[in-house]
Amino acid sequence: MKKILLLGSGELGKEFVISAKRLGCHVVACDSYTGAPAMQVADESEVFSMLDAAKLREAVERHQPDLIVPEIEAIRTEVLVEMEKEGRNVVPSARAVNMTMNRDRIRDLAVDLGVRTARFAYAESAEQLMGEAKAIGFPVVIKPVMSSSGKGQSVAQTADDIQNSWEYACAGMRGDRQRVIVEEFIKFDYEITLLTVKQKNGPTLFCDPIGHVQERGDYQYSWQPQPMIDKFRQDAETMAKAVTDDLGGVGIFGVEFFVTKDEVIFSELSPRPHDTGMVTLVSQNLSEFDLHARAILGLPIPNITVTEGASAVVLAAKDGVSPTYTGVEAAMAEPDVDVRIFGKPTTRPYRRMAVVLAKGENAVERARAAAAKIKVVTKGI
Ligand SMILES: Nc1ncnc2c1ncn2[C@@H]1O[C@H](COP(=O)(O)OP(=O)(O)OP(=O)(O)O)[C@@H](O)[C@H]1O
Ligand SMILES: NCC(=O)N[C@@H]1O[C@H](COP(=O)([O-])[O-])[C@@H](O)[C@H]1O
Ligand SMILES: [Mg+2]
Repeated sequence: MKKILLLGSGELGKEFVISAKRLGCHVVACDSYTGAPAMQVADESEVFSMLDAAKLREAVERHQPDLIVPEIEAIRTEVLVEMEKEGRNVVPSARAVNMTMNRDRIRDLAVDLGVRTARFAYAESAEQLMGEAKAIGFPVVIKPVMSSSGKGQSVAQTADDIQNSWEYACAGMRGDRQRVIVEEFIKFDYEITLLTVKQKNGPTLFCDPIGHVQERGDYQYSWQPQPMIDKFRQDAETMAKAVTDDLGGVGIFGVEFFVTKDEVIFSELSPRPHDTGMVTLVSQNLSEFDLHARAILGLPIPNITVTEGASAVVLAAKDGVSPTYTGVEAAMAEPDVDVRIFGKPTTRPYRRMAVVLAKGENAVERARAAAAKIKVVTKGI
């Protein structure tokens, strides 16, 4: 039986724990707050800040896990790099986790590998941001180099927006580096996540592309498969293979691309299951969580099959505690619709609290319609 230390215990971790437990693993779920989703299904849990190097090291040394599995980006990844050198097994690799935590590192790597990206620059002050944005040309997208799920992200339409964008990015960034990436705004036809599985004993596998729609930099609904012309799909796979091979290790990666009418543009990637990939809970024979578990345990993945499916998020509206949910019965009364409530103990505006899954024809419309019936109710704080 393998012991897994899961660093981050949100909704993605919860599904991963279920997959790992089905394969007989013992899981210790960690996060910075009690009652996190993955803790509810794990064998043990630990509450501490994973940005605290000493606490992170102490937890690893006390539990002696066979595998360290990061589930979020906000981890003191230097500790994981050191621990890998000391012989510990970090999933997919300490380098992958360390590089993807910082947008600038992964972007520089993509450029080194000759992967097509949006035009971009970095800035460390509002003045510098203004200069770079003007050089790229408005509108531009601005994101802290350390953030996820759209935190601190904004679009500056004109020079008048730059000061606000800078302040918003500084307020939304984590870590101590006041640095942003400013990117050309890509007018894509659609965007995809290409789930890419690196195996210990076998070739890199690609799931069918997942299409998704984002608001405020955060995903709202996703579907699989997203049809793509062969050339574009091939281009995406080639880029995903180049980047994931360089990062190394085994496990699933969520590689994000923008697709315009002319080309496929690499955006970023997660070295772990991806939020838009929750659709695979209904659309694939093996979900992204099952695939991650199999890959990191060195188990075979003989085939991945897909049927039409979609996911749609349920968000909280305001700050609150002990949420309850209305409309779940109505949502579940729809055929081939399922609801996953994450069990987060508190709410905040736009916090993702549940996801609705639908399979079959018109899955997107049906998932969204069912999700719209569910409301998060709290007393407020
Ligand atoms: N250069 C761009 N042009 C157009 N849209 C963009 C650009 N960069 C980001 N976006 C939009 O914002 C979304 C979120 O951006 P990105 O994935 O870089 O942020 P994130 O905070 O890392 O999100 P997550 O952690 O959820 O993956 C993208 O999926 C896309 O819809
Ligand atoms: N785009 C990354 C992503 O979706 N991560 C997922 O959200 C959780 C944090 O949610 P919270 O902010 O509501 O605690 C993370 O733990 C992970 O499961
Ligand atoms: Mg993203």
